[in-house]
Amino acid sequence: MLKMTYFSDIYFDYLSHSPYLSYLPYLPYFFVLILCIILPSYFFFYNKFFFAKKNLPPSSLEREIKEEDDISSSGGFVALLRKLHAKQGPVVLSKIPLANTISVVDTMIIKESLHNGDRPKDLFKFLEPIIGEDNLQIFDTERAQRFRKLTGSAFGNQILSNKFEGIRNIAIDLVSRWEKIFNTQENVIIKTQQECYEFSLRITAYIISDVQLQDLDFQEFRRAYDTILSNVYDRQFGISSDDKDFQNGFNFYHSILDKLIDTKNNIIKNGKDQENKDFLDILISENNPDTGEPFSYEMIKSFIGVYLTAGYHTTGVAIPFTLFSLTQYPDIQKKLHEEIDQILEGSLPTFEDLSKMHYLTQVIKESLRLHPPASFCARLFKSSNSFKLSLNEELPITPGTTILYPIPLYHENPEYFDDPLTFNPSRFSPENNKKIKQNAWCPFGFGARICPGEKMAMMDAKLLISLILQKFTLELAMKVEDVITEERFTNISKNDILVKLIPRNM
Ligand code: HEM
Repeated sequence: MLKMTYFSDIYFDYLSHSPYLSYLPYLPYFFVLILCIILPSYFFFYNKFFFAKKNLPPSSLEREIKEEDDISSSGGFVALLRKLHAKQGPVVLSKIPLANTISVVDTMIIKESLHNGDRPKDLFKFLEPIIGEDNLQIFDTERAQRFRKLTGSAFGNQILSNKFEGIRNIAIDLVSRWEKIFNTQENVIIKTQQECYEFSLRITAYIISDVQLQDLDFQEFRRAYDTILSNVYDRQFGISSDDKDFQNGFNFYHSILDKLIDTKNNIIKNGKDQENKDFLDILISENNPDTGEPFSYEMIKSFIGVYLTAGYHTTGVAIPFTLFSLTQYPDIQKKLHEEIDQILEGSLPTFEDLSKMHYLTQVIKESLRLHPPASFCARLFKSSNSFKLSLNEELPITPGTTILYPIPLYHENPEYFDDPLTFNPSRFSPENNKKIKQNAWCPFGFGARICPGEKMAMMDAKLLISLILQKFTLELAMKVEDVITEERFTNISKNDILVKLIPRNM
């Protein structure tokens, strides 16, 4: 006690002479500050960073695509990501194409994202001149689901088989045009990409609307559409091309959409059978599930634009790249000839015939693996999250993070596909297919936003390829090193894909 008194005497004596005495009344506030703010914040941040460090490969939080990592010098954004993933592993932080972006190559992240996340609006802003400001691509996932539920039947087996004859006529038209060239030329070399673009545009417009615009020149429509797609794509990177061409293409494109809708309106007014409604039937005759009111004219036009744009170049490049692969592997082409001949026995393919062509399905799937038309899927996460990665790692997500899923890098990953750069359709045979990791093959995306046109695209590709192979053997008519993939709206072949047709009955 004596000792205590002694110390406190000294202490108070010291304070009474100390210049710091005036701070004394604030001492309790200081303790409150430490207890209530500084300590909890410390534990929060400690856990956050400790958690991140523990679960991610070291230094991954500092990884960023640097300014000097020039996309074009790498050969495109996916090529740059390929380089960075090779150096840094499955997780790469990036500021492009959007701030706060993480590119991830891990099937676990796809599993985690199946029903999570929205499309990042800014990624599709460049398409606004074609599909409007409020379009399906950028609907949040809940709204997109409502719309897709309403229109899903328009791309199902029932409609596809009902319309099959019309679809097949478009394919026959194309192949007959090629056959006719033999009347005047011995060597027939086809620019397959250009031709398949037109095929895809015609088929997509037909399936969506069932309207045949008699006076429509599809070559002109394709040229106008390509001009505006190319123009809006380039504008994102500050490259501007001829405004007059753009304006003309733009006016032409919109005039075609107007004609499709007007013609369909008249068909409906004249009492068309409404049993198997196609996409445009549904848009015109059903109510918008968001409002309970009919869709506005602008909204109808926007939906048509989204489906046409999403279906056009994608199917349009998938077919020529498959033909290219067949020219490189004559034994696979021979096996496919055998399957097609055996199923068709010289007749035209029916809808049912196509579903029996299992080897053709494997060939197309393998070509989509090595040459996926779309570069990546993307999801925006609005709230904090933590996603499981492989090897018990965790990926912490802050609000506003965009995750990119670079499709080609999934398809080239040796953990998912043995000898990944070899074209080997039998990896999709029924017995091998089971061994492929779920979501590793993802050319059509995944989950709630998976491509609604997958069935249709596979049918289009099978139909046209079976008709071509029934008649011709294919050879590449350009140097293989000139087949260069270029990232545009889709991954196109920069110099087209020139294929020599050799009639099989010669
Ligand atoms: C080989 C052909 C095709 C490929 C490779 C392809 C690929 C894709 C991919 C990767 C996505 C994004 C999926 C995601 O974010 O998870 C997508 C979305 C979409 N595709 Fe396709 N597609 C093809 C053909 C078609 C066709 C023929 C149509 C329609 C006629 C179509 C309509 C759409 C639409 C409307 C979306 C957006 C769906 C939504 O936002 O919910 N696609 N496609």
